[in-house]
Amino acid sequence: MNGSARTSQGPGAAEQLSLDLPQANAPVRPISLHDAADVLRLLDTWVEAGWLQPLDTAFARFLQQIRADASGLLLLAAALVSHQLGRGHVCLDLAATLHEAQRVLDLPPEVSADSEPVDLPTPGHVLVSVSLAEWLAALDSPVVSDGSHPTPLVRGGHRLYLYRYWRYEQAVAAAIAERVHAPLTDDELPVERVRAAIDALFGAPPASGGADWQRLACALAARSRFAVVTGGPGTGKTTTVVRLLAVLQALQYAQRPAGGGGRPLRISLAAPTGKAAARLRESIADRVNELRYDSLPGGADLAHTIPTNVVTLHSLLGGRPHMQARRHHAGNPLPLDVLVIDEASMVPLSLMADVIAALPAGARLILIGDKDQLASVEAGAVLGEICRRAEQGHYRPDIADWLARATGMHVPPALIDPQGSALDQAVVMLRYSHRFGSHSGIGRLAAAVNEGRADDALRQFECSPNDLALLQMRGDRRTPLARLVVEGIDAAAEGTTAGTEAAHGKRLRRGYAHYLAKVAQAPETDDPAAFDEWAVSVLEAQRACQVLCVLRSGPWGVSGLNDFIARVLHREGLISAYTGWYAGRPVMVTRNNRALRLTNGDIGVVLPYPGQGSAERTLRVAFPDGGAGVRWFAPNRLDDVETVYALTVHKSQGSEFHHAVLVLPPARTPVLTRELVYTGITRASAGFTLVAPGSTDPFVEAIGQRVYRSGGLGDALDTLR
Ligand SMILES: Nc1ncnc2c1ncn2[C@@H]1O[C@H](COP(=O)(O)OP(=O)(O)OP(=O)(O)O)[C@@H](O)[C@H]1O
Repeated sequence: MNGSARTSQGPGAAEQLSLDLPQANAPVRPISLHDAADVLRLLDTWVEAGWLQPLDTAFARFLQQIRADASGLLLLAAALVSHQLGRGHVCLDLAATLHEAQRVLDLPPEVSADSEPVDLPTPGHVLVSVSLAEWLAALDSPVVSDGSHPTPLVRGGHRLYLYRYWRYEQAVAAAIAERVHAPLTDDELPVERVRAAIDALFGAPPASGGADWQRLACALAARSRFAVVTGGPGTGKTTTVVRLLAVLQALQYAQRPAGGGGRPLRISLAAPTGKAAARLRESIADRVNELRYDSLPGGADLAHTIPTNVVTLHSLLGGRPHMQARRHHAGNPLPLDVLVIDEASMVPLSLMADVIAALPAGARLILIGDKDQLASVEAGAVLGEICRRAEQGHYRPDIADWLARATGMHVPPALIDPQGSALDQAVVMLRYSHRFGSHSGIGRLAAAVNEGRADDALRQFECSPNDLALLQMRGDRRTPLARLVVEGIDAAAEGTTAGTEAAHGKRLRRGYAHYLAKVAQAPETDDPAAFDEWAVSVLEAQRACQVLCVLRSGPWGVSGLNDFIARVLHREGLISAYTGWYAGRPVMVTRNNRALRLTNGDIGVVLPYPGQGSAERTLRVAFPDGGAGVRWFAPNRLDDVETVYALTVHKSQGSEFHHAVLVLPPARTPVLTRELVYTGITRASAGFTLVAPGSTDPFVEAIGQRVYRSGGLGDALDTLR
């Protein structure tokens, strides 16, 4: 039985649609999509096949219980809304589903080559003769509203939402709209003061040359209560935001009442994950110290008004997510004038809605992030949707004039658009990577991938052997991969002297033998300080190389690769065991642990530690303490950790490694997209190696495959004029 749809003539195709739905030990009988019982039966077969979660059908059943007259098409839509939500989609796009069900729903889910295909009617089959008008008509029910009153489902045009998610989207769009429609006035933000502050921080504008986007970003963001600074790795997002905060504090200082008084702006810096917060914390202090404060109002005092601490959004808001138990919410707003959120691409819609609810009406919100990176695993690609038009600028002529006065720089004419929306005037894209420069292979590879130029991307591996490598393997032979993970790429340079190593600079692309060699050099004394110092050096060396992969399971997923790498390292005599707890095992925390102050994503290494009162050493896990030191934990105190020789690209977001090794699966899979490859490449700071088992076809196909995310935030924001 292949579940193909048959339609008969006459109006109302779905009404007449019949399907051969297989039932165990029962004669096949046709089903109607208008029949609730038939659809529930179909949904059950999808759950049995593992295509849907029980929760998805439970939601459809719940609707049928409260509305016995609910159409089968409504129940189908409800189950699919729930299914989509579980996959990071804020809503079900009905029109897109009818147009390309497989791509939108990933049903049946793409299976690995060795699993049995399941022979069931797919959503694509069952919806083949349903029109959008017919599906929308079936949603004409008291359980679906336009959101003006609470109902289980809300329809906005051709999108269907759970009420809660529709509210989140509306709230985020409304808060952005309010802010971008009320930019600071000339009185609040005298342009000559902005110019003076910008000149003091950036120096005089260059007489010629292209636009300095950091300078423009600083001014544009200063005039808006909502601002976004997006850009690829090393484009100076952090540098720009620190200067922006200095401008804001200088302007605040200049406005203080004569004779003193007034207070500096209350600023908080936050990031969506502990890892991202720690990374920003590491870089921000340097940027704050580098600033030239002398000619700013307030002078050196300003340095103390720019925070260097960075917290996670969850700890900023306090309490637990989704529990209605946040400490800060609309009734108890955050005591802030400015909130900066770094790595904003990782903030899901629900968290952004919580942040916005807790932000005082007059407070500024500044988002920093790379719009082209993978969006959050949870529903909502907030930054991506806000930045849909960032590339083309769309700055209005009056804003371009203001920017010329505020910065001494001109916006390139191609980016000026008299029809630009209010939101366009609040978004800036930084376009030049100071980390990679125009000669860096990593930078050029990332750009080629981002722009969908697969051939050019492949060519980069030949053009830039200093920082890029492509490891193609034939058949099942994994020997080259084994060598790579042990030795890295510049194996020959391993034996060089420190001087030569420095000459190689950051180009040295290590494997795991590098940090395991340090693991083997435990202090001979039992002095805890010596152990701390040693652990710090091990942890730093451990960050020199990281294998990234696409999938969680299977031989080319996290589990298979972790097992493979551990066995290789064991065979090489670099670790004493390949399962359980052993010295050198790198582990990642998979759940926040408040008691131990460990955050999901923290990476530590198992090391021997002096035993108490005995000469024996015991195993402990060393984690960075967020500063220059380490914290040690007994393994039995760590419940939620996993080995991290290999890490999914998703989990690596917000982290950076000296040498990133991206291992692709041998065949295409829907999660392997352009955004994922780009995110993997941009985790590398000095060297990037692509491992392609079999052929580079999956890499090429991935570059042509954009992530599909349904949500209405971008459309809602586009209507802001
Ligand atoms: N205008 C500039 N001129 C020269 N160097 C710069 C400039 N802006 C930034 N840099 C340098 O480039 C590097 C990256 O800057 P920064 O950390 O601000 O970028 P980012 O976009 O925040 O990076 P990330 O991708 O890590 O988030 C830093 O070493 C910084 O000092």
